[in-house]
Amino acid sequence: MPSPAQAAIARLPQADLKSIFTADPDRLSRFVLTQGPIRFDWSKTHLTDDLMDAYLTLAQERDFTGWREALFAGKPVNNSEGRAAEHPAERGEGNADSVARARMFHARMRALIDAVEAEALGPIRHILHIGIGGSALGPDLIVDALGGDGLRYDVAIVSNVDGTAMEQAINRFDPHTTLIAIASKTFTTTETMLNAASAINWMVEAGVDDPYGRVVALTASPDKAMEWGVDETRVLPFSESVGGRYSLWSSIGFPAALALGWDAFESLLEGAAAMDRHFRLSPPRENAPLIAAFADQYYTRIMGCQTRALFAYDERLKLLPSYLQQLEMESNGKSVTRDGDPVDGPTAPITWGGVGTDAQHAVFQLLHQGTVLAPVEFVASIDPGHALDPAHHRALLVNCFAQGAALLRGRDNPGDPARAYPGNRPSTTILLDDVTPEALGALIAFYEHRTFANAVLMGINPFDQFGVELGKEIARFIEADGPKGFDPSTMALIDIALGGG
Ligand SMILES: O=P(O)(O)OC[C@H]1O[C@H](O)[C@H](O)[C@@H](O)[C@@H]1O
Repeated sequence: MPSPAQAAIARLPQADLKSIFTADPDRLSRFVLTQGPIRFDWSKTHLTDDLMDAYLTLAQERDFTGWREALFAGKPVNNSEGRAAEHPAERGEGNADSVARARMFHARMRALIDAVEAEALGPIRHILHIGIGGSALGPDLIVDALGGDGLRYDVAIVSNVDGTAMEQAINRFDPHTTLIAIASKTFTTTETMLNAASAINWMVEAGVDDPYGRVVALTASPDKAMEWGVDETRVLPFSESVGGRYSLWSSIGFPAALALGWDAFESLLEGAAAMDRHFRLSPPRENAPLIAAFADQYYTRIMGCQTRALFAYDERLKLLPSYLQQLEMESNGKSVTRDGDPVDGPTAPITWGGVGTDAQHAVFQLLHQGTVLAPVEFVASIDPGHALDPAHHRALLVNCFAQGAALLRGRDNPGDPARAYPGNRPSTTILLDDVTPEALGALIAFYEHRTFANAVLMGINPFDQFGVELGKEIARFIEADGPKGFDPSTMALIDIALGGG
């Protein structure tokens, strides 16, 4: 049974974007919001005042403000695992005890960074960061987006268990000047432990004295890291209540803090904290993550969109789509509510995307003329971040804005349907002043809170991820006991490629 607000949303007429603008020429005043260094423009979506009112009622029905307060208060919002979700505390926002604890861990991290800079671990030029999922995607995004050519250390982030990934990294590093950072919340992840062992072997084979003396552990399981052989002084803990895909703010961000410098890392945290305060304190009608979630809900649940596309019109943000894939799909790709009941509609769409303008020449055909509707999100920066001819940046931004206009406007072409564009295709534009640590911190925190707001509106828990367990369990079973009792296809694959076991 749809709730009263859900029924009201479903009943509202679906207007065409062009007529929405005609009926409401002043929509920019209500559907554009500037928060610090970021301007969010939802005016080219189908959100109207009526829809906003209905979604605001839905937010009330779902106790959005109660859940939001529970998140910041450090209540166990991750009910299936009985845990809080305290990534805001890493930025200094939320429960006072958790904030104090995060500060203490950050102080420890900073002291180790000072020691590395002072060459207390010997000369270090390269950082080999080993981790996967949330222990890799965040650091990778930050280092790549903010590093430019000014990185103080050469960083490689190795995640895949495929030995080629590790080989490519170590082939360009000198084992005598490399620091290994093992990033794993649990310190049990198969890929990470195997890669870590291979990295140590690489050092041993190169005759490095005391390879373990060059290892740093970034983890919420310090005991396991010590058992593995990392000295306590080089274990950088973080709190169990920080989820893997929300952990870049914790010691998992170590390679970024080391390579970019502590000031930049702190600015990243400050940018995120400003977004935390915006999310926590702004009324729902002016709340950027919540408004974004309204549009997400509308496209997924009312218009039936199964995907959402994100294009970074900025080379510095090229890893943003893969980062968001984990954040959004691992958080909200669920089929049951937080009470274990079947959900009352579709949950997270598939997040996909790429970089503009490249993507225009590859996938935009489908966005303009295909039979599936995918809401598009453009992320761009006013400042170019490079010193080349300004014509480059101008062309980049002109293309970005032209695509949004074309998706909205479309073009009739009577008598030549192949050259007609239906239009009425929605887009959101997120415009940063520049890709600075503050702006990136705010942007990522915006996406975290938007993901949370979506979960609240759907009544699901965004902080667990049991869906990833079954495949891992089967892999462990095959490794331990050999292939037994699987379907014929799986048995044949194992037989052909692995010689039966
Ligand atoms: O940090 P770790 O404990 O090694 O976990 C790494 C990753 O693996 C898991 O499979 C989860 O799906 C991710 O959310 C997590 O970030």
